[in-house]
Amino acid sequence: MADPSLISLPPHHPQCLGCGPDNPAGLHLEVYRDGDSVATDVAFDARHRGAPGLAHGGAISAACDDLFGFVLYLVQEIAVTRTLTVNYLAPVPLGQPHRITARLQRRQGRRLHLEATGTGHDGVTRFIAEALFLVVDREHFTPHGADADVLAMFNRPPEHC
Ligand SMILES: CC(C)(COP(=O)(O)OP(=O)(O)OC[C@H]1O[C@@H](n2cnc3c(N)ncnc32)[C@H](O)[C@@H]1OP(=O)(O)O)[C@@H](O)C(=O)NCCC(=O)NCCS
Ligand SMILES: CCCCCCCCCC(=O)O
Repeated sequence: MADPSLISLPPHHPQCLGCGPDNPAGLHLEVYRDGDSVATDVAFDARHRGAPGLAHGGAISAACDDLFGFVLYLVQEIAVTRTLTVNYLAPVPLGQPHRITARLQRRQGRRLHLEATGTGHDGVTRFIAEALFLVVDREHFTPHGADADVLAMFNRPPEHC
């Protein structure tokens, strides 16, 4: 994503399946903020194969889910996926870059309604996703090993994300 006006966002943590640079099985998403949205360019590869030549629906779902986790930086809340719905509109060929863009659609108390769109560089929208994230306390994560640095990223001032 070459646009210099976009702001690079930090991965959730180095081993995250979606964005962790140190996860050998990860999608290695690099995510940017663009106003009220976040975006990533992803090209699924042979590790993400479902049908021959095509991306696995679960890999597409994982990419959307993780990207929703970057909207949390903008909302400045820690939240988790309660429901995730993906509409697979067209097959996603391996090796073809797709831009996924996500944003908060609306908030109702603890409920964050999120939406995402995945469009190929050929202009074809091949999937859209909707999710309900629920805001949780830090104690949701701390018994499982999340440290303060990871959790602090969700409460950084807006000028840093
Ligand atoms: C998400 C989670 C924390 C919610 O548990 P909880 O805090 O006990 O939440 P509740 O079931 O009481 O629901 C909280 C609120 O969301 C609402 N809600 C829950 N599921 C909903 C749904 N599918 N649609 C609309 N509203 C929903 C509830 O009605 C409730 O509303 P209220 O606060 O107005 O009463 C818990 O289910 C959980 O830990 N799930 C696992 C999450 C996860 O691992 N995700 C993948 C990794 S991020
Ligand atoms: C404390 C780290 C929280 C990271 C949450 C990022 C969203 C991941 C989505 C998921 O696990 O389904």
